[in-house]
Amino acid sequence: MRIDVVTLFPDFMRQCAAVGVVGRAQQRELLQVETWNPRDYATDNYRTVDGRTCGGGPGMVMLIEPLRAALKAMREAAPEPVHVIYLSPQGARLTQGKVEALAKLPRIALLCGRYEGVDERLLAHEVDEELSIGDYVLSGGELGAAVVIDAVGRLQDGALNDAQSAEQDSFSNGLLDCPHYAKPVSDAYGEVPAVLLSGDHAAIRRWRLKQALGRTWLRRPELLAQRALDAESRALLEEFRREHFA
Ligand SMILES: O=C(NCc1ccc(CNCc2ncc[nH]2)cc1)c1csc2nc[nH]c(=O)c12
Repeated sequence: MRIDVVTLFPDFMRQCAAVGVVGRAQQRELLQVETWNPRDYATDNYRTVDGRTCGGGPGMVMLIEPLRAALKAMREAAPEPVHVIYLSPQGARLTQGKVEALAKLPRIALLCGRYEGVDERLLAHEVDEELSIGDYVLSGGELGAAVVIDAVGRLQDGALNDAQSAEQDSFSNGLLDCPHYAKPVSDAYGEVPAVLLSGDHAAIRRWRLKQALGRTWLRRPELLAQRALDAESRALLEEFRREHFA
């Protein structure tokens, strides 16, 4: 998969994509991340990329011309048609379902706004969809783009090893994760739950599922409502609830 990022901060975006699972995916050529800086396409001597907002008011707006030129160069850099996403507070909330859909595409571009945003006419002609990463105020689209690159990059075939894939599956079945422990078995902060040391893998699976169900019920009950529970899960959650109120 190829991801093109249009951003005033290319070094930041390259760094985000260079570490961990996503960095390794790039090394393995499972993923290619390229950056395009609108400032390189500004034609005036001051390399201007922003302009005063029409109608007055605070803040600046990203100009059409440098973005149009950068997007043109981006599109022409590879043959595949590209799905263009504008990261924006006005966008649809990013979900794992959307991530899984994006991860299947051959090529996407991530347009990152700064200042008060981008001239609406550029968006109308160049952007396929707008995405937000949450209802809080950031200083630009780059952190949103980094989130998309990470979530989509790790889903590329071969990016995760088997253990990581299993961990990935835990959330994608719509539950929060269970608690995790490593050595020492006994510590001033407490003990590792005995079941995890028992070698009884059926009991360990049940314990982890019960903990995941219980934590989801306690912390994010709305996630449970979206998910039909099988008989075993209903029983384990009931057990967790009884113990919780005991
Ligand atoms: O570019 C992003 N933010 C920059 C930004 C933030 C605030 C304003 C000011 N808007 C004035 C206003 N809003 C409502 C009423 N009046 C403009 C631009 C961004 C991309 S994805 C994302 N996801 C979550 N949060 C984010 O901020 C982002």
